[in-house]
Amino acid sequence: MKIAVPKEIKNHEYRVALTPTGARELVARGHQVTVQGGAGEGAGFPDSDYEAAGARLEADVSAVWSDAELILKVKEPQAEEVARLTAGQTLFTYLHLAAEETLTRGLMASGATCIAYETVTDRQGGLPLLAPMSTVAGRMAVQAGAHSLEKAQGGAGVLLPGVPGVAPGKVAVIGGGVVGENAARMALGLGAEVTVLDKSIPRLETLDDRYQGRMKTVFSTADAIDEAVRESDLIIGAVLIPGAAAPKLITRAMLADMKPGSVLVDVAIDQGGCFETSRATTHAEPTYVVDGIVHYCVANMPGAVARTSTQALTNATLPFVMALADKGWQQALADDPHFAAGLNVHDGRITYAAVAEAFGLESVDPATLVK
Ligand SMILES: NC(=O)C1=CN([C@@H]2O[C@H](COP(=O)(O)OP(=O)(O)OC[C@H]3O[C@@H](n4cnc5c(N)ncnc54)[C@H](O)[C@@H]3O)[C@@H](O)[C@H]2O)C=CC1
Ligand SMILES: CC(=O)C(=O)O
Ligand SMILES: [Mg+2]
Repeated sequence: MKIAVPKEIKNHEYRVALTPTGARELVARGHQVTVQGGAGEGAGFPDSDYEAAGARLEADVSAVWSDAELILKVKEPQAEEVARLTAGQTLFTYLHLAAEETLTRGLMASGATCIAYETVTDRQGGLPLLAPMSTVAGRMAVQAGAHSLEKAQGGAGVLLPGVPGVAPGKVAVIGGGVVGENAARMALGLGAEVTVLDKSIPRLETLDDRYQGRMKTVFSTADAIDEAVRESDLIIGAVLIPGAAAPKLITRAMLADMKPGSVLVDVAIDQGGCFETSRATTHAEPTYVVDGIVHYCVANMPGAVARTSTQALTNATLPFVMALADKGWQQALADDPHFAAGLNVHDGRITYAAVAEAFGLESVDPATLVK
């Protein structure tokens, strides 16, 4: 199969969808791998490493896209990339469609087959291609929040660990999944006072058991969120309803109840954000202030630690990439219903119910397409 790896073009996105190690595996199985020149540089993988792995280097971005059967990316396609996508091609990447109607309609119009990393499932009920980046983003969320609490960033001037004689800062994490657990774990490590809110009792039980009471676990209700809003120095938004737009859990009116200079880090921004006042920002300008509250809403947080993130992401995606390359999308998805859950758009139709619901469109059951 002809596989292409374009250079990512989202603001400050330095990850790449395939490492030289992955290229070598695919070439050994008889596939043709074309990598756009410089695609791996930001993650520390020079062109020469891809060449040594047997990949072809291509400087011309149009040629990279036009000749491919399977396109591997990291971030959702940007407008100029959507314009390059054609019917018959398969795109495998993060999509986060429920947050972006223009992108959804663009992918439908392309006629291509679009498989999203973030909705592929596993036997344990997890999201194996989202989890590695959620681990990274959860850990980064506390670094970003701690920095944003500094006065020069518009924050209240609170040091999360406190110092002897001064109490630590309070961190609330809404959503105790992969992002939430990793954020809570980092905040605990810094010495902050940590509360995790989740709607899933089994998840709260797991956290309680793992951390032996060192973090508070609270069932997520409107009252519990009100309390977190009043008490916290830093709130991290980490909820997810897979494939769907994030619920708005903190409204603009509620910001008035927060301490001035408190910080909201909305990791769920890639699914539209879980705070009413969130809007996607970039690593170039990651924060803004609304009603005295600092907001950090970067939609590609792991892009900033591209070396670690690329290795973690591609470790998880490579087996799926090999299945797509060896069998074609239809057989690969037919053989694995968890992989089929990744199909979001095919031949002009939406194949993921939560995405269709977000825009009042019809969806098609992927099972009817892959048999
Ligand atoms: N901004 C970025 O760069 C990145 C963003 N993300 C995003 O972070 C979000 C979280 O991802 P994961 O932790 O992997 O998901 P997950 O599925 O592991 O965890 C989500 C948790 O939210 C809980 N939840 C759902 N509704 C809730 C509510 N109303 N109140 C409290 N908890 C609620 C669920 O029970 C679940 O435990 C996703 O939107 C994901 O796409 C992930 C990686 C990078
Ligand atoms: C999951 C996601 O949005 C990211 O890794 O950028
Ligand atoms: Mg996005």
